[in-house]
Amino acid sequence: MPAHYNGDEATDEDVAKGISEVQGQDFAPQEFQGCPRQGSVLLVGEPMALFTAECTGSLQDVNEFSASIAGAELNVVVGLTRLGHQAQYVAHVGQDPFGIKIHHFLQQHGIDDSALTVDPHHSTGFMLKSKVTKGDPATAYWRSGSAASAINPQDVEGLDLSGTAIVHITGILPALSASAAAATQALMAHARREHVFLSFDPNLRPALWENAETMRSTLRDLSSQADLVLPGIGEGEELFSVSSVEEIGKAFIDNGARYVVVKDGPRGAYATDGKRSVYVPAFVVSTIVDTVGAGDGFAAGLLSALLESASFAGAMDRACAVGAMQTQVVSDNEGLPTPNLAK
Ligand SMILES: O=C(O)C(=O)C[C@H](O)[C@H](O)COP(=O)(O)O
Repeated sequence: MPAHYNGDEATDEDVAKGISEVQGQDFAPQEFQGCPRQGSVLLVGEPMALFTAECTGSLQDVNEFSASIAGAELNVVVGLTRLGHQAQYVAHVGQDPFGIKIHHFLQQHGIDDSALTVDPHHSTGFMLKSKVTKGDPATAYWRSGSAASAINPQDVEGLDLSGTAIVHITGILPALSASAAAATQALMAHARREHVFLSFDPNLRPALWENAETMRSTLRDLSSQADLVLPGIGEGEELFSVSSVEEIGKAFIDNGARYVVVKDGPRGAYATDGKRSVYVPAFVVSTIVDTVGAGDGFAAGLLSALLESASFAGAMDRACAVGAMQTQVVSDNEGLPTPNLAK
């Protein structure tokens, strides 16, 4: 049975429903046509230490874990950097070994660390991830009151966006704390004032929200302010109670977004601007090692290709490829490719 980039095993029915070729009317966002690589991508978020189980079983039963670095926005920064793009990363870490490890990670990956704030009063967050042979691993977070949860509007209001082509925000930042939620709104307002393209990945993390309705209403509001929204099919269902890619695309467009790219599980990805739409099939891989990080890889692949003036079909093709490659490793970001591999 084939496995797909997002880790689900595809049933024969999925394969029959899926397509093998690009379908629909391809289109491109006019912002990036004719002037490739005209700026960097700015991300703000929480970097964490990640402890991945060495063997299968419940997190409470596993005794051995291996340490690495994670964080949705950081994964996208790593992906963009590997693909030859410039990414600005704004984050807070604690004055502790995890914070030092994250700092070293940025340096080793050639990522600008000038906007990394070391907070002596709060600790760096961390997470555990289980090992599975099938499906999505379990995760558990220790990030309440973390250094990154102290991110606030002052961290973003004064940012110089003159060299920024895209601000990419995820739905995780506003879930961290009230000040981080205010920072998310402030960053969106700043990007809009400066006419910077705003990309938003809803990245639902129910465990971090007070309740499901606050999560849904906040993420619908943030999605309405973005130029481009990148929901997974399950996220679209959760936010708008509709289930097909077409209905999800329409719901986000009606809500205010200009472009929507829906990640359609084991089948592929779909883009629409409300008038045109195009569907690209996913890549099939023989074995999935770990699904976590595939969505962030998808975002890095998509944004890098759009910055190089790709159409949505071309950008989603690269995005699916990068997501597929990231499923081939245990780490959340070590599978992210360099340009030669991504072609
Ligand atoms: O920052 C968080 O909240 C995390 O959970 C860190 C995870 O490494 C990524 O966010 C993976 O997310 P996907 O690429 O959607 O699988």
